[in-house]
Amino acid sequence: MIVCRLQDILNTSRDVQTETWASRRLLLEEDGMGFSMHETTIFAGTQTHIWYKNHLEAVYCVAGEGEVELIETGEVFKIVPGTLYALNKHDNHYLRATTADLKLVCTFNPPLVGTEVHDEEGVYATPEQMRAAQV
Ligand SMILES: CC(=O)NCC[C@H](N)C(=O)O
Repeated sequence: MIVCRLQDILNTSRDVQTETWASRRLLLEEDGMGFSMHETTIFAGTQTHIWYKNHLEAVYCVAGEGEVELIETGEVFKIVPGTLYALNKHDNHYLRATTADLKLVCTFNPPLVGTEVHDEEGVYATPEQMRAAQV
């Protein structure tokens, strides 16, 4: 069995920080679960462009307030505690935290390999690309 406590991965390679979010990667590909699971904070007052062309992601909000805007349709969905959204169509979107930091639990299929961050299009590299870069 795997037991991972948030405090054990803070300030390690599983604690990935950008200007608009911090992602604590509780489960990664190497853990063998077939998905990765992260505790993610989106900083209040920020907007992040995201387009996971190579992954499916489900996101469950546990605290804060924000919104997702689908770029193709302009639809906007409010995100509050108790909301789940699943990017089942690799949806190109903006994620905004409005009045308070958004606290999210995120799962990815295929699992993230390690230190993925968004490229200029909002995309994470494929697991194969990540593994090749680590060699
Ligand atoms: C909800 C979302 O996609 N936020 C960006 C960070 C990402 N979820 C991650 O934890 O790697």
